[in-house]
Formats: sequence, C-alpha cells, structure tokens
Amino acid sequence: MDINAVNALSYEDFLEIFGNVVEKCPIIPAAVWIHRPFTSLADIEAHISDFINSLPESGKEGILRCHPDLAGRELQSGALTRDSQEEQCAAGFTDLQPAEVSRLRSLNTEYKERFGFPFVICARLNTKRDIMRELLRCLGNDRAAERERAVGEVKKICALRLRNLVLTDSAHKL
Ligand SMILES: NC(=O)N[C@H]1NC(=O)NC1=O
Repeated sequence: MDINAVNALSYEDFLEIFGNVVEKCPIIPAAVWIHRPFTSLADIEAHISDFINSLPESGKEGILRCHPDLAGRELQSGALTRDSQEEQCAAGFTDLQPAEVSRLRSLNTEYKERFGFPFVICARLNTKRDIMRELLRCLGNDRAAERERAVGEVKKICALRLRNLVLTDSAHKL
C-alpha cells in the first residue's frame, strides 16, 4: 500500500486497517483522519504523536491503561489483540519458564500499584532480558518521568505497527 492508497481509503476502511496502531485506542487514528491527505508514513506518525502530546496527563495515562501486561493472563488465555500477541511472541514472552512468568507478574503488579498504569515497552525492540532490566530500573522513577517514558514507547510501538501495515508488500513504497 502506498501513501496514495492510504489517502484513498474511506474513513471506515482507514479505521478498520489502522484502528489498532495504538493499542485499543481507535480514537487516535479517527482523530488524525482530518489531516488527510498525508504526505508520507512519517506524516501520519507525526500527526499521531502531536495528538498524543496534546492530551492531558489523564489522557496519556488512559492510553497506557489500554495496554495489556507483558506475559499477563491475556497472553496465557489467547485474549490479546493480534498485534500484541505477535509483539510479545517476538520478545520471547510465549516461551517463559514458570519462574520467569511469576517474577514478571509480581513486578508488573508492583509497577501498577506504584504508578496506576501498566508497564509499557516496545517489545519488538527489546529482548525479554532487556525488558526485565528496564522494568526493575523504571520502578525507581517518579510518575511523571514514567508516564513520559511509557508514552515514548507507545509511539515506537505505533511506528512499527504502521510500517508493518503500509510497507509489508514492498520495501520501496512510501
Ligand atoms: N505492556 C506492554 O508494553 N505491552 C505491549 N508492548 C508491546 O510492544 N506490545 C504490547 O502489547
């Protein structure tokens, strides 16, 4: 799909295709629709980033809360979105030892109790070992720093999902 094909999509098709570029937040692609015609993939990313930046802290934290836990119960029960399932699989979370699952779950719980939102990191850009290390390090952050770090990760996840949707059929498009 090239940028002209993206711009030619109906609103409904655009939302159907791009609705989960930010996990379970279709309001975000719905909001950036107004900025068509997009000039490039980077242009779509920039509009999404601007929209997220314009939200109050409660909105940013709301986006974080839409993300499933890494190695959480939804992974075990097969209830993740397809994007999330593939990302968690790529980071090695479908292959954990029982002791690793319980360690990660207890750290996730501690993190959520401390910050009020789940730990979010771009799983495709990290190994499970990196993620465990980062989770431990982030537990020492304050809430504002953590919110900003995690929002940065949401944008990385979004950029990779967009690329995956738009560039899959040709490395030369866009
Ligand atoms: N909690 C969390 O980071 N979840 C995610 N990260 C990612 O790359 N995909 C997710 O679902």
